[in-house]
Amino acid sequence: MIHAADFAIKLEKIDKRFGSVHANRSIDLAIPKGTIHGIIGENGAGKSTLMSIIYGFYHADSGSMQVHGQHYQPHNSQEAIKAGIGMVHQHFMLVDTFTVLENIVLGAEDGWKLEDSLSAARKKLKQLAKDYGLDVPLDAVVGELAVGLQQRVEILKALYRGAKILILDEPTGVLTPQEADHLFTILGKLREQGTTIMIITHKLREVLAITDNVSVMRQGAMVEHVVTAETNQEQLAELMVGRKVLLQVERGEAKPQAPLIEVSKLSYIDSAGVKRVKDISFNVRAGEIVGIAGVSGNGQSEILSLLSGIITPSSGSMTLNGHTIDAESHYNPRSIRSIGVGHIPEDRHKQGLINKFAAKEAYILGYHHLEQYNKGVLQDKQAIEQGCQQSMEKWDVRPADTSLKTANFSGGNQQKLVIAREMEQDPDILLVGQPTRGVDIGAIEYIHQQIIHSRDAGKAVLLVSVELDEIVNLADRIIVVFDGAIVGEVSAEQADEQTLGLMMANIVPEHIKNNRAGR
Ligand SMILES: Nc1ncnc2c1ncn2[C@@H]1O[C@H](COP(=O)(O)OP(=O)(O)OP(=O)(O)O)[C@@H](O)[C@H]1O
Repeated sequence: MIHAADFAIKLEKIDKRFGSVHANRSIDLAIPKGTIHGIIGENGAGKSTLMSIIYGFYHADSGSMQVHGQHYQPHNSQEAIKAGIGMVHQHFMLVDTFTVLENIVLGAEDGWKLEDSLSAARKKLKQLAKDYGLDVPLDAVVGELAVGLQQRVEILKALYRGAKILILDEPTGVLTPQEADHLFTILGKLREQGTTIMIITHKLREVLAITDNVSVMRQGAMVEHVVTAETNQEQLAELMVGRKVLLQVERGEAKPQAPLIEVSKLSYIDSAGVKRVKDISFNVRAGEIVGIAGVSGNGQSEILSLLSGIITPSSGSMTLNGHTIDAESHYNPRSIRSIGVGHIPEDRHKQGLINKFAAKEAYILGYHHLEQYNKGVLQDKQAIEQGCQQSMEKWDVRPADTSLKTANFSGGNQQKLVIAREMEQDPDILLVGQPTRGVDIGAIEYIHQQIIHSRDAGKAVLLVSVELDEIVNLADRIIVVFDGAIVGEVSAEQADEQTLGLMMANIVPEHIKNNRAGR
């Protein structure tokens, strides 16, 4: 029998409601010390709520918790930290303008002797970095670090404060495959040394690769605990969604027609004078999906921002739906939308939504001026309400409550709201950035089907994703970018992860060299 103290965390009958939403229903969970435990479940299943209760952000309405065999009832996250619990959130809690060292010591310093504590901290952090392979330049300014490194800072910060239990919320959502591998190595080392790790993720492959046990949540309840070695992707998907899920979208052959996007020698120099996009030319025809693959930060985000009107090209031109735009043109996201371009932005928080808006306000963001939402000089509240309600139901945004603040939807449901808004306008061109980031497997299936339907309905779709699987699954042609330039292009048939991986490192295999982007 396992002794109570051998469990890092033990929850009994944890229950939590937010108004009419029953977010956690009598949850039991026991996590053995020194293991990696996956928590999976659909969007809105209640995973983040449960972790927030453990981390002292929320109080459970009822139920009890133990940490390492001791009764545990945190009133805030400081008490959770004192009990040895650390949390790395989906959206990092770092101060961009501070250095790594300052960020880590911030709030954790003892007394007033900051100088002393900085040098002591530096020593301790060097040791932690060595023990766990968590190399981070301590004097670098956080805002200048790649996302993967910022995440390491968060982990270091938790360990520095003595975390023995680490909660990671969607840790690979923003990482490249290489960064994710590095993270898993770090997690493996932490486990070896007795740290217990809880990881919330939608990526079943990762769950199978790194966890010891998995708990599955559905609609607020814990539906199953399984030993990772005894399960597989299909079983986990079915447990989560409550039905069989197609893990690979079915698609027929593309029937491309005339180009709707034509990009010619487009360049972009940012405000610091760095050339982020270098003389790129390509096209996307009606009825096809073109994917842009590349390691994050190689210009793909800027390409989407150029095409959607968020930034202006330094030189070159682009023709969208018959309208030519160059460095001299005056345009903005609204005018781009008005010529039949929909944009699902990569970062729903920075570009897609406004947290304090209700769902129905977020639903018309960027489209509020359209006739369908206005009656004379006033907004047509009824039309907005109805449109939003129908879309929420169609896109299975949960809860389908048009008055709920955007911030109070789970991450995946926020994403579904943005996609619903853009797709419902039926644009001829769809610019799609990271469409399934933080989205559960049932919703991924639906979103992928909708992207294919858009293609089959004659739309031109440009897709940017860090998920190579997603690009390979959906795109008819794939353009690979490196350092702001196009390295080459592969057809869907030629696209395997190895070829793409090489091209993403700027190595073009012989059999690809004759391809040319834009044909
Ligand atoms: N502060 C809040 N006020 C009202 N409702 C909330 C609040 N926080 C969460 N909810 C609701 O509780 C439910 C559970 O949300 P939670 O964020 O825990 O889900 P999740 O499983 O983490 O989802 P995701 O995978 O999409 O992040 C959802 O219906 C959500 O809308």
